[in-house]
Amino acid sequence: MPEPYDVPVTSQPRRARRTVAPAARGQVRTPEVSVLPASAAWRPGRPAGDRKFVDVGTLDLDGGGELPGVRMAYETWGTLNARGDNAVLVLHALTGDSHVVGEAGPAHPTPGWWPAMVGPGRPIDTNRYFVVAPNVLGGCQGSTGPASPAPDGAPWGSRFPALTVRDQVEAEIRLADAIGVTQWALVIGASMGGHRVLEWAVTAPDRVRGLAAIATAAQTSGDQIAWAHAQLGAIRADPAFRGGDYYDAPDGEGPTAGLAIARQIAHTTYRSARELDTRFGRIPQRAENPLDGSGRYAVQSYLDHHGSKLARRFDAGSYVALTQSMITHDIGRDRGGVETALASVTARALVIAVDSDRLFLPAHSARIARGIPDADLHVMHSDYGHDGFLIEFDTLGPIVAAFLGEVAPAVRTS
Ligand SMILES: CC(=O)SCCNC(=O)CCNC(=O)[C@H](O)C(C)(C)COP(=O)(O)OP(=O)(O)OC[C@H]1O[C@@H](n2cnc3c(N)ncnc32)[C@H](O)[C@@H]1OP(=O)(O)O
Ligand SMILES: N[C@@H](CCO)C(=O)O
Repeated sequence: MPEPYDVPVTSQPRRARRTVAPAARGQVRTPEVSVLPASAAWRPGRPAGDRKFVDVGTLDLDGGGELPGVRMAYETWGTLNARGDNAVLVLHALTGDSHVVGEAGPAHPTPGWWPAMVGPGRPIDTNRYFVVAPNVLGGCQGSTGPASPAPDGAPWGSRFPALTVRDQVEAEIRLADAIGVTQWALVIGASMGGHRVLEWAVTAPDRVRGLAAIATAAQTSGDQIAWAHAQLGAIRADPAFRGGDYYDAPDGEGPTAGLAIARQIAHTTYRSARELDTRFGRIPQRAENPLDGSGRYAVQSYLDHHGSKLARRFDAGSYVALTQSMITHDIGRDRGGVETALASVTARALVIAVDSDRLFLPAHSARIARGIPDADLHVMHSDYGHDGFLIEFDTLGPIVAAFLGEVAPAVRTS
């Protein structure tokens, strides 16, 4: 249980806590519509930009059936050395993509999501390491997903098969084969990315020297499935979802309303109750009057903003496919249970929890760390909940850098 705390009646200033700060962070903004016009939604066919692509063939799926013509999009930084022992695999969370660092642009709806973690001189130092970041299978930023063309040339839509984390990792293994990485010095990821980190370490132990599993779990809990269920319901209840077959809708309309609501539900779980209470409290959004029913509180406006922002950049079909893969995640399925599967991991393991995470609980991380032989567990302090892994770079960076120095101490780039 979280510690009890006093709920203030006014909003309080937030402490500065990150090295890369958007200009308007933390400010209460003017009202905006909660749901964007459909035409603003993400559409397939964005320019490729600095992404690379590799075709990995047909996957025999974990849940039955197959997925033909699988394409994986990825980005790389740094150089693979002659010994091939300096490769780091970075695996993104639910709405991330291959764009770990770098500006937004025609090929990238958002700037990099881990800017202070990866780059020259950064904790994952691209002067020393060859960093690879794929877009997850089922995603919407270049890898095969529901918006991709099926063999008949039409979007997969509702025909897109159910994927599991194991399918996603199988596609990533084939990507590694294609680019010549036989063993990763480190496989690192948080949240849904952490699911794949663990799956890599169990499926392909000889290919993972070190792993860092951040704010994640070995199997998805009932509580997590419940939150995900409501998000799936919000998307499916949007008439514009059309059962998943909206890509060629004559009016060009997509389920942006449902996706925005799904994000609002999710985003609430990504932040701590303490933060929402101390940061927003009961403050009305600027010039709005919640009392007469016409206006919102600032926290409502904040959620509206995050909902509409995601609906502008992400595909609802991918959101459904990836959420489904998350709710079936269980590292122990058909392997004798979670503890047996974790005990089979041979990689050096770093497990990091966020103390205020109410979705991926520190107890979930503790279970991973107990199960993997000789794993290190860090419980990172943050006021911001699950999203702490996207914010607390000053804490996270040194932990990851030290661990990387341990598992890959003397890498050379030539
Ligand atoms: C691996 C991956 O997970 S990749 C995916 C990561 N990226 C995302 O999830 C994108 C969504 N963004 C976020 O979740 C967060 O912004 C984070 C985690 C990236 C960073 O968190 P923080 O720095 O604490 O940002 P915060 O949650 O305060 O959001 C700031 C935004 O809310 C807006 N905002 C703040 N208060 C209000 C309000 N009262 N009304 C409307 N908007 C508001 C800010 O203007 C700002 O807008 P902008 O992002 O469009 O510039
Ligand atoms: N903000 C993160 C949280 C999920 O881990 C995302 O959207 O991917």
